[in-house]
Amino acid sequence: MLMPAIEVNNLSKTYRVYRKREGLMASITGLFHREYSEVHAVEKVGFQIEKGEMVAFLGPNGAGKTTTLKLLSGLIFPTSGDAKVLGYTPWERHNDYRRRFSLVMGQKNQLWWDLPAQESFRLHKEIYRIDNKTFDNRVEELTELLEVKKLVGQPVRELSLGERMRMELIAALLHGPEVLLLDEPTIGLDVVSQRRVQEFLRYYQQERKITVVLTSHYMKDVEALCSRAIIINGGKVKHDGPLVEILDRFSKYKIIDLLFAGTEIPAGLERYGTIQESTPPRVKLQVPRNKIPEILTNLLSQYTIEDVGVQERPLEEVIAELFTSDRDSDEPSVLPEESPV
Ligand SMILES: Nc1ncnc2c1ncn2[C@@H]1O[C@H](COP(=O)(O)OP(=O)(O)OP(=O)(O)O)[C@@H](O)[C@H]1O
Repeated sequence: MLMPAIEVNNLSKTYRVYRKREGLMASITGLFHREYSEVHAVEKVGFQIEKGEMVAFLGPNGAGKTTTLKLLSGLIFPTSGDAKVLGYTPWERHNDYRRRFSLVMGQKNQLWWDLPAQESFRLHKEIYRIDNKTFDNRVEELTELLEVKKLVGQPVRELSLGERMRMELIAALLHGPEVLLLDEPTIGLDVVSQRRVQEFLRYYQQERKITVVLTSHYMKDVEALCSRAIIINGGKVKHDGPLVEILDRFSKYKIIDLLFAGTEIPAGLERYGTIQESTPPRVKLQVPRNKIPEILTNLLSQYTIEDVGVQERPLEEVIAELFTSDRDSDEPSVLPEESPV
């Protein structure tokens, strides 16, 4: 039987944080009687990721994404539960495991700031004991694909954020990891660099069939790269499935795109839904998805319509709405408003 690349069962991480009390007396008392509170960063999380899958790990700020990736990298120990990546328990920090995965954190640098990237690459070569030929081939291929060949000799601090991120990716891939954990790899990048990183990741993943877990607040990354998403909120998995299912399950609305005959938009369309965009004679109406047949029948019988289309709302909006939901509730807090038809 095939083993999943990543298998997580009932994984929890609780941080104990010191609660500082207000006022001088309280501070003095606090020196002797420290009060702690617990943060359940990850709570009984479970999922499986097959080899060669590229999965988005989504959630609002503080949901537990980075903590999960740190656990899977063996950087921290869990409070309870179990995880296996390529058959290894990450926090046992097996040397063989270290050579088979990589973690890239968009907010942290691995490269030496004052040295050219190629020096950091050489350091990785030694750490991971990559042979000369493999190393040269990989540097050549990756710098070519990411279009940074001319920049490898320049001190990293002189590079733009986008160039630096591309160098970070190269460093992370030099040892040919089978599992790649990406924490916000496009954070802060301009649109062009974001797209370049996305295109590279898509190409590289398809070529090598590596397993990728990606966290990103940028839905364009997710749509471009992943077909499955695990949504985590308040340390718990709230949804796990195809991206399209998220739209289905969590979006209570769809968009009707209408092109009216003539040059005008008829008055009173608000009674069917919310006008999202109006460029006469075209209008986009956001309507409750369960009322679409009814609304369409009404519109078509009342007006002369040249063209009509029904679209899903942008994933970005649906996820944002979902993230505003209460930490412990299973449903998004935004419920569809009743709109008279
Ligand atoms: N070292 C730590 N000590 C105490 N609490 C922590 C620590 N690391 C994380 N936390 C807390 O655990 C929770 C989950 O944090 P985590 O960084 O995993 O979230 P995240 O989903 O990655 O968020 P973001 O999208 O903002 O990066 C948060 O409430 C955070 O404050």
